[in-house]
Amino acid sequence: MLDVVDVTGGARNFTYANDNGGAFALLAWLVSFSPPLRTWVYILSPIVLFLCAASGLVRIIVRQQISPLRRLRGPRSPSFFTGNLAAMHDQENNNLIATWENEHGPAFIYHGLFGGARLMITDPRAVAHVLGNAYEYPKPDFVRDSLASMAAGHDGLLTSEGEQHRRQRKIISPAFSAASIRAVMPIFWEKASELRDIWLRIVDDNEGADPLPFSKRNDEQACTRIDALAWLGRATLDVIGLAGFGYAFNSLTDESNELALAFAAVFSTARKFRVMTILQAWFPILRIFREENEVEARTRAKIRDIGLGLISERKSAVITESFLASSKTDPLDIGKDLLSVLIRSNLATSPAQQMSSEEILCQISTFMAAGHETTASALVWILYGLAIHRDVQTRLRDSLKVLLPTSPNLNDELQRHEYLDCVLREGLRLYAPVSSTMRVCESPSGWDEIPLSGSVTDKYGRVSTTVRVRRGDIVSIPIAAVNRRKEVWGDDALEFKPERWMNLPPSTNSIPGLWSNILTFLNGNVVNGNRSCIGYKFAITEIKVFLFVLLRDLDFGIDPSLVIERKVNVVTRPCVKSEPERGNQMPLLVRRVPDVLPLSPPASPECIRHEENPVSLQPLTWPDIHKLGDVLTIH
Ligand code: HEM
Repeated sequence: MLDVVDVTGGARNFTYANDNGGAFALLAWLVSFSPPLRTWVYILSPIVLFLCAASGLVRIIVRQQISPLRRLRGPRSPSFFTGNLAAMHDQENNNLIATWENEHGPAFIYHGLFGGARLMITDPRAVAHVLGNAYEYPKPDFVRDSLASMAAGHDGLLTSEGEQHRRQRKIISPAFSAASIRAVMPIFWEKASELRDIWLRIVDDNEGADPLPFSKRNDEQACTRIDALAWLGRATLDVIGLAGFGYAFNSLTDESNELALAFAAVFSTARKFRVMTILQAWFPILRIFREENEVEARTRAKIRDIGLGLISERKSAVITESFLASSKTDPLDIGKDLLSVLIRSNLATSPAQQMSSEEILCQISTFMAAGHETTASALVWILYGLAIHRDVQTRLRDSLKVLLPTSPNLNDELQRHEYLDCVLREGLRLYAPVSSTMRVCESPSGWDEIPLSGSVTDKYGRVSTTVRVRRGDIVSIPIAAVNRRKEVWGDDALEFKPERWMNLPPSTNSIPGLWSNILTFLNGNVVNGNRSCIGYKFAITEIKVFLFVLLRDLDFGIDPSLVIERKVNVVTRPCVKSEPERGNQMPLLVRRVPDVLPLSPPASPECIRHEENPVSLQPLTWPDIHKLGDVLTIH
């Protein structure tokens, strides 16, 4: 999905397998098992490397000279070798893209390896054009390789392209319909409540956490430092395991859960700027020298094992059920949950409906990874926004407290809750979990003219309303920077202000986002390729339930002396600047919500939104939770 390697020059590792990588995989295997061959490889590799580097260099320089992109303006390249990649390494924390956009306009170039120019677009129409023609602008192969190595495999929805992607998307979509999400709602409630209870216990016992004196928080009640990131990662993994595949990771209760730890490790390594990784992106042959990342390999193997088990178990269930239901017109028409949808496609006979076993295994790992890390990141950043804007947190909690947990319409009320919706949109706007993505022009005609909503002035002073790209040109889409454009959101675009969603200016309609006019879930076009997030409704519903459950009983703050930085490794995760040794973390200060007024029922939906008096509610109980699942509707 993402600028895993190249936008920032960060270092993701690669697997041996890649699009043209069967040979590399074989060579790597031989090298590891055959000492004589290894000697030859060591002797010949400098020569091969030299030839590759020379031909690659010539290729890049020639491309650069004939690329129409060279006319565009952009930041000065400080290094012929690595261009602007080193400067972009910390872009999430220094607003670099916005600075460049201010200087050069909404379509400009930056430089990569050996001066190669890449296009960066923040212009809404240009972004819509590239994303709306997804099959003419696929992900570059090094991005797909990188994603595949992290868990997704090469044949999953995230990494497939063209007709394979179109077929997979069509088959999988029913698993993300409103009805399907409604069916898994009880799992959201169950896991949110489990997490809340764990945090309440930690707060009460101060167990395993650093209790902070009230002086730190300047308030009367001591609170407990909890790494919200780690816990939310576990909770969302449990959710996708159960909701997608009926698989219980139980990672909230089992702290040593192997897969939870492996996922956390895969995504925890922040991108590092490594020249070798950049070279590997351009010269696939160099990937045979990559040291296999042990954690990634273990994660892949573990998910594969789980996937194989799930497939065989569900296949026999589906076959039995089909047999019993053989009177139906379509005997495989059973179950709309993700795993059933996948298994059905594996058993289908029509090529348009069919997915191979390898594809299904890749989908399982894709959804396990894509379905939990992103949501955990979104939740953790929203909680952070609420921790530093305590007025917003109080307002949200007060407005949520008037929702009755026993109400048969609680799910509807929650999804419709105006202020919760504003907080969610603002959180996802300001803290987009996936901060950028990358595409490459593969237009069949060999070039394309990308339209702009405004115009750009090139190096020679010529004004144009389009940007011409050639086949092979790389286009970067900085999702987070697009979401924070001052042209759209005003001077306070970088601030967390949920209220802005209450009176939206009409100009926001011009943002080409799939959801809520922001680019957080990307957008797409069913005809020419839809690469938008297939799980966005799932994520939104899950986040709302978690916020509701957590905020009713827990109060979140943060030590103001800590500087929280963003670290990107596919998703954007927080890290404490002064505690790099602790890796990614979000140390929130948590305490029980102090007792407030007794419960009183809301008079009407309007009252729910404008209730002034906060009321206290009892924690949700299991019977309530189960009832909720039956009455949910998605908006
Ligand atoms: C707040 C949470 C989430 C965010 C911000 C998010 C964001 C994104 C983005 C930006 C993409 C496009 C990546 C690219 O093409 O470069 C994407 C794709 C995808 N997402 Fe999400 N996602 C979230 C939650 C989920 C969930 C819960 C699931 C599944 C249960 C999911 C499954 C996927 C899949 C399978 C794709 C690939 C779609 C395709 O290419 O057709 N995502 N997501």
